[in-house]
Amino acid sequence: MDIIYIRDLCIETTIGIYDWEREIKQTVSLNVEMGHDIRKAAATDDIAYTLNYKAVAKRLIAFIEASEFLLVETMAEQCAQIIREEFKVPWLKLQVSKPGAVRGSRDVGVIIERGER
Ligand SMILES: Nc1nc2c(c(=O)[nH]1)N=C([C@H](O)[C@@H](O)CO)CN2
Repeated sequence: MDIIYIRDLCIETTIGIYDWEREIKQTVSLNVEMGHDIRKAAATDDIAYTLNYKAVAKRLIAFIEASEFLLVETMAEQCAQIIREEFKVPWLKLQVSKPGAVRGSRDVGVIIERGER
């Protein structure tokens, strides 16, 4: 299985379990790897035969900007569901990070893998 990826997609949103976090916007960063056979697109040089990473990124930006999740877990699960169902992705690995959320660490978050590789 080939992989099409998006790295460090930074999006401003409301997220977090604490009262102060409900009052502000924070940045989340997404890394996503999506399984796709790229051979037909490569042979034809035609975007119609591949997974358009810009379309995926635009959908995730719109969804996350409008969301107000408490947990990164919920955000990750719902983003994975959107990618799998709307873009027919059979397998994905998704990381959702909150940079600077924990003092002393660069970022914290979750990594999930869904579907069959
Ligand atoms: N497993 C998780 N742990 C924590 C989360 C989370 O979403 N998943 N969130 C927080 C707070 O919102 C934190 O990011 C604020 O600094 C704490 N732990």
